[in-house]
Amino acid sequence: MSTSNKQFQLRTVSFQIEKKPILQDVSLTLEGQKIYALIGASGAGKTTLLQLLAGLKQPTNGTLQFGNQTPKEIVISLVPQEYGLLPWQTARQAVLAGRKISRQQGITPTDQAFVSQLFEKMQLTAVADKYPNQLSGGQKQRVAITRGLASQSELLLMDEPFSALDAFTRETAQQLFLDSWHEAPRLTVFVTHDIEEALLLAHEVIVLESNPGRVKQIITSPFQEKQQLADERQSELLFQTTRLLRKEIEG
Ligand SMILES: Nc1ncnc2c1ncn2[C@@H]1O[C@H](COP(=O)(O)OP(=O)(O)OP(=O)(O)O)[C@@H](O)[C@H]1O
Repeated sequence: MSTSNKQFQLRTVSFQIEKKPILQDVSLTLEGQKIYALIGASGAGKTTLLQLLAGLKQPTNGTLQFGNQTPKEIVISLVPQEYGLLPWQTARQAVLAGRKISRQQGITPTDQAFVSQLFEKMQLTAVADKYPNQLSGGQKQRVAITRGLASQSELLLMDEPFSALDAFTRETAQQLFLDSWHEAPRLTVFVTHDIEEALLLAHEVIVLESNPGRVKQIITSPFQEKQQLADERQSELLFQTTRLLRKEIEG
């Protein structure tokens, strides 16, 4: 896949619903090979901003450009909050469809093997041929994450991707996400309510304030290498930075 250095430029982006400002004057430069976390109070506009990046919503004012293209012109992988699984696709079909959408050619045996490996790592092999109504919430979320990881788009967007997972599964899925990301770095933006998750997974944490949603601050995570999370989870540095960021969000 292409490892793009294109920037995503947002210039004074505002979004209103029935004249109510939801986002106001959001200007951001997102680097092509970084992971960004969007964090902020409930209702601050995180999902709305993700949908603008995905081209699912149009700004009331301002512009969004990825390289010289608009969001609607690029292939994007979106892991939505409600998982976005189609009732007539099995887990495996959904993930293979996600992989195929970003490719010129069809699915090859190598793709099949790659996807089977991902299912194994995500502990989904036993449910690979099941339909969404046969899966638990956590399993659906893991299928949605797996589809995002298997896709080869230039841009990966995820809305609270790990929120429905129990602690152990979440840690496995987070590490798998980082491992996949390192194999093929691409611009990734995810929404989270979890400050530790934001610091551990993202290079930059974008803090949104509410009413209307604006960028309050962008904080560079002290964890830039992001290889093995297990040690960093226990670190004093994580404890301290989490405290600081919490004050920033609440203050
Ligand atoms: N269809 C809609 N009609 C009216 N208001 C809406 C609509 N969709 C979103 N909003 C409002 O826009 C604001 C931002 O919503 P959004 O879902 O983007 O916030 P969020 O930060 O993702 O919240 P959460 O953390 O609770 O998921 C909220 O005040 C919400 O009530």
